[in-house]
Amino acid sequence: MSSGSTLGVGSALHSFLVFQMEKSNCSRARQILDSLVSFLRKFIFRILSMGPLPNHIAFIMDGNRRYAKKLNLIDGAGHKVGFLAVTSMLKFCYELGVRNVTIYAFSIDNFKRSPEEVQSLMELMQEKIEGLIKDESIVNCYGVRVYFVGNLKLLSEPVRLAAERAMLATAKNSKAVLSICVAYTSTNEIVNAVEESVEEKWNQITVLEASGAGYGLIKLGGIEHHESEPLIKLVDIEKHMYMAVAPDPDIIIRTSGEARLSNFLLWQSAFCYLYSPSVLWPEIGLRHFLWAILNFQRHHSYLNKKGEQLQHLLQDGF
Ligand SMILES: CC(C)=CCC/C(C)=C/CC/C(C)=C/COP(=O)(O)OP(=O)(O)O
Repeated sequence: MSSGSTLGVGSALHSFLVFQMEKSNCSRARQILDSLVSFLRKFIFRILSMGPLPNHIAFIMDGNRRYAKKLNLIDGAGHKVGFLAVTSMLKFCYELGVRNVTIYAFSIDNFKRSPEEVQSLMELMQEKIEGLIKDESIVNCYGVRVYFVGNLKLLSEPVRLAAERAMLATAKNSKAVLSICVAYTSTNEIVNAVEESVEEKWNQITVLEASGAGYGLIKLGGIEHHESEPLIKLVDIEKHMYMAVAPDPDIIIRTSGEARLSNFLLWQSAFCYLYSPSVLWPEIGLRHFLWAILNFQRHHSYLNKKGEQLQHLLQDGF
């Protein structure tokens, strides 16, 4: 049976059962519907896993406020529904076997929004982060280690402390990794990594022979080093990236039809497949997720070849 006809049979059964549920308000029908949907999803994932699977998917959750406006909801409601979409996407990723997921939850630029909106987003963030620590949370169910990624000093103390508690509480989970980018922009990440790399090198330097213009001959970590050799290599900067906790993403999904990265994972996305469905973030569903995976599989050999070329450059010491 093709996955198209599976979906067709699935949606007919879905409509039938929803009709039955509305008629008899029967919770048994809901249970059957949920099990059926879950069975079909797992069946489709089985088929997909015969092809190459992404190791890392990143999400830009665009369109939460527009969703609230579209449905005449109160301010902030779009972000709350948006969190439900986060949970579904995480579930799909982990069921399919994607080991790394990253979400862009709050950029440094988002601090420029009205104080009321920033406050309400921070409260939502704190509530959801505290939820992650609970035993029955999605991250504990799937054995996911959580990292908060970004300039965490910019967060209010209660949110920062909640983030630190969640990182500690999930530190022993080892099946997958969830990176939550907060107070994050790529440019800030790169500047910070360069600064830390320079500081690290600086602390290891002993000058042996000063030359007129440059630094001449130095000892770096006990090894002689001449100024003609680069002092800071790509690998040094990579080591200090906030996102060093995960491999580079294979797919970035940005909702609301925008095909821009908006200062998200710029360093890490050189050979990444970008998928931008036109739906708003709270509307994202299984079909968009499946389409992203299928397109990734279609482009896989080209992206893989390019990624391998970059790895060779890194190994050659650039
Ligand atoms: C702990 C955790 C993972 C929490 C996540 C909560 C969540 C859904 C945050 C979304 C934040 C955000 C600024 C989304 C962009 O939509 P937008 O507000 O820019 O909407 P617009 O594009 O319609 O203006």
